[in-house]
Amino acid sequence: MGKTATKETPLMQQYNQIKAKYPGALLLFRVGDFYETFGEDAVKASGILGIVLTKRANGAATHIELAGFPHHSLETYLPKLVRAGQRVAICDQLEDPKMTKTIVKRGVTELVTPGVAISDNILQQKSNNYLASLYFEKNSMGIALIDISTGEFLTAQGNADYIDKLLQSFSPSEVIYPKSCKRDFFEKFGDRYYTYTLDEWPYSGDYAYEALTKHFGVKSLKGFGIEKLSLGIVAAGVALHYLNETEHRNLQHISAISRIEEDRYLWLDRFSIRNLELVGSSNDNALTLVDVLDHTCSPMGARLLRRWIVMPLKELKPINDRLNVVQHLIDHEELRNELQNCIRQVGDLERLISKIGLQKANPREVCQLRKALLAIGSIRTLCIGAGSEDGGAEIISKPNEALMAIGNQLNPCEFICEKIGRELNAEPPIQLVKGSVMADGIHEDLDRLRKIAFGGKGYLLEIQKREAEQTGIPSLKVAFNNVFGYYLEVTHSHRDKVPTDWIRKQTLVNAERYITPELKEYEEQILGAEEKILALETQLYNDLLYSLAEYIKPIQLNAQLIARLDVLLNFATVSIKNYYVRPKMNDSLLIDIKGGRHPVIEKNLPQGEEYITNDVYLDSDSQQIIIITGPNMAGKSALLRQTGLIVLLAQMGCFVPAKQAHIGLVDKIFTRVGASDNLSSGESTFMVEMNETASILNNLSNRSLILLDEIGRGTSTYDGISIAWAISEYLHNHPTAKAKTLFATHYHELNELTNMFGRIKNFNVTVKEVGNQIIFLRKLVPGGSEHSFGIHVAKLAGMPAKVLARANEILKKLEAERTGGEDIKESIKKVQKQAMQLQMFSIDDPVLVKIRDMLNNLDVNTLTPVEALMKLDEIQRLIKS
Ligand SMILES: Nc1ncnc2c1ncn2[C@@H]1O[C@H](COP(=O)(O)OP(=O)(O)OP(=O)(O)O)[C@@H](O)[C@H]1O
Repeated sequence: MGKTATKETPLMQQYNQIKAKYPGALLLFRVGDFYETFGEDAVKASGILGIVLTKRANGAATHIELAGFPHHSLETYLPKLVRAGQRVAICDQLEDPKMTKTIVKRGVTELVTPGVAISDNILQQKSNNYLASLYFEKNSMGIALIDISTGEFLTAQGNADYIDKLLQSFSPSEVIYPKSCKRDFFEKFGDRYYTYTLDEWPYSGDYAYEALTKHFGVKSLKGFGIEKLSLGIVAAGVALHYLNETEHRNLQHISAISRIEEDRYLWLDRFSIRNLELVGSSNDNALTLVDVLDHTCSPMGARLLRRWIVMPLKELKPINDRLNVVQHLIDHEELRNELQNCIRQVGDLERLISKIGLQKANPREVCQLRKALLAIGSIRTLCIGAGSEDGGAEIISKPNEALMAIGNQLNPCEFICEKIGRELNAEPPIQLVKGSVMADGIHEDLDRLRKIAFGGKGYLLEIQKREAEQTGIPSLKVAFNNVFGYYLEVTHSHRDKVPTDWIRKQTLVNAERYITPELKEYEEQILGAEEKILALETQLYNDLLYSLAEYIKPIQLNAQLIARLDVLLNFATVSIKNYYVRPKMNDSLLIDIKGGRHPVIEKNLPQGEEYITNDVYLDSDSQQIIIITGPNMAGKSALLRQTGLIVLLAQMGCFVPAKQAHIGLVDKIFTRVGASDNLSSGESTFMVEMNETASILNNLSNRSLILLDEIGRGTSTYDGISIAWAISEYLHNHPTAKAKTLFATHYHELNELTNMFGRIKNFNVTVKEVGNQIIFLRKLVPGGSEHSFGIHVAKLAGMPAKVLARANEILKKLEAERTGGEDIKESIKKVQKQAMQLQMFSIDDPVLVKIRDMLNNLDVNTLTPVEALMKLDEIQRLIKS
């Protein structure tokens, strides 16, 4: 902001005081019908919103930048500011400017930040909008996740890995943590999140405990099962503190806090969430699992589905419960269709009830609440009916029970349904100020005022008729003018019949005009009626909102049950649509998939191409580790991922893309994809890769599934092979954890492992060589593959023919040398020597000198095949240039 002048205007004084209270926030300052921004805020706002930046005098000698927009455009501009990463403080006029002679009282009514938003324009329908609060102690951390738009409040604690994974699963829109931990935070979680740091003082166990017990109106937190999570409690207390700081005080819809029960869910490390492309991928346009799976009928279902995808279950009973319901819904088409139609009527009940808690629901939304509750009544009947329909049959009695349980817990809240129906007009406007929100017949004064304001004509005719009769003046007329309002007009012929208490106001050529006390009173009433109606409607509407807020808990439970039902129905729909089968779940240690497919790739194949199905069998006795070789593009990664995804889908309670699947429960899925060949930072990428792989090895269990995709490729062939070898050996020889592993690799040297380790088996993804071409057959068959076929793939990728020819030559030489019993290192050296002997560098051409230097500086010992190809390409380009 420009330098403050000595003589600041009172308005700017007020502005500066308020601005100082919200450091770091962009202040929208309400002045009359506009929201204004000043100084730096104005520069930012005009840049982000594309609104005009002006300057105005500020005191005697300085000026200040100014940019503003009409107050009714707030809903349009606010989301843009927040999406641009601004924290926006909305400062409103707290009193009616007409009522005050001095400067209007103003104050911030809401501070909107990316993680604390309730506006539909900012929120995404199908995703939660979490604020994460972190608290650091030496080796552990506490986390709380709160979504003010849905009322969810969760907490957990654990080591940095666990918190990292939770952050990845819940992907919060904002993370808050103590100022002093900036370095820690950055080291552990990088710069992937929008963050805000707070002072230290609220981070105390006592303060947090008190904030939470006070908020929930309880003596202790035992009832929520979080009493022992001391770090989680601090994080949760600070989350509430932050909501308070951002002026969010009506938080009755945040009605409970629960522990994220780590032991209930299959552990998916954050690499798996990313590599398996569950809910988002590095390439924004790529199809992900959720895109294929999501056919939900409500935003609540869509959000819950995202949660279920990243948090599959790992206990048999709840998984089978879900599968039973899905089976039942598949078997009963009519029930499925009816339920889905009803759920569509329910809409986003979860966010709706939050708005009621925040006292921010508009009349149309309250009307929607009634519609939702009516639909819930029908859903209840359908679910309970589903229970009695085939109650006797053994196989399907279970799903009926589960549906019945859902039905029985649904609460159609008839009382409030009836209340809304009675008190609210059937089609109210969105804005309260538009009027006609509350129904007739619920409040006497409202009816009377409405009669006066809107029934004016009839009322005046009544007066006219009555007075005409009483005075005997049949031609008496009531009319209105701007000078003295309502009047009675009497023609001169009847002048003598005018009662004495009428006051004459005007004499015309053939008539006289009178006013009466009754008309005056009526006039005053009419003038004030509209204002009074608005005040009364507002009061009655707020009373209604208050009374609805008492039902937050049962309505939130309804919302959760409907979301659950929606996801189960969705699983049924998707399973039918995509030909999925019911997996047979058990607590054995084997995974046996027949005819498995990749749920996403199969949807994304070029027209006419069919997905080739594959069988995968893994157990802990005979076939614990499978080494999968095959050329690039053969389908190794697809196979690894499809196995992970089938297990995931099964443990979510969904049917799976396969002909048959027996799944022994998996407790953790780890995925590692070797760092892509990174010439400049090969070493460091490689170290990262190794560290990440080490973290798997330290967290294994007998039920873990490990998917390793070309681990070790970020280094030279020899190191790569050695590392891949060592990892396989470690996994095989682990004393307790016989973790099932799929290991895709280019190193056919690893095929030797099977001869030394009983539970390591070789498979390859087949290709057929026809002439100089290869055809991908994509079938997984026992046995290792012999070539890497890398050069063929380079051809597919459009490498220049000369490079390919030379690469083929080198390959042949290498192979010839190797068959002579020599090792690769020696072979490469020999080929290099032969190349040198061509004596192409005898001339002093600078290009050739450069090439010579390049070759001389090459360390063949650490060169990967791809690096070699790229060097060749570089050399060729130099020669051409
Ligand atoms: N079973 C299959 N049926 C049909 N198409 C498939 C199948 N498996 C893979 N594909 C197709 O082949 C492409 C390459 O597969 P994938 O990435 O799994 O190969 P890869 O062997 O891992 O290759 P690289 O070694 O280069 O990573 C996929 O993107 C997919 O389009």
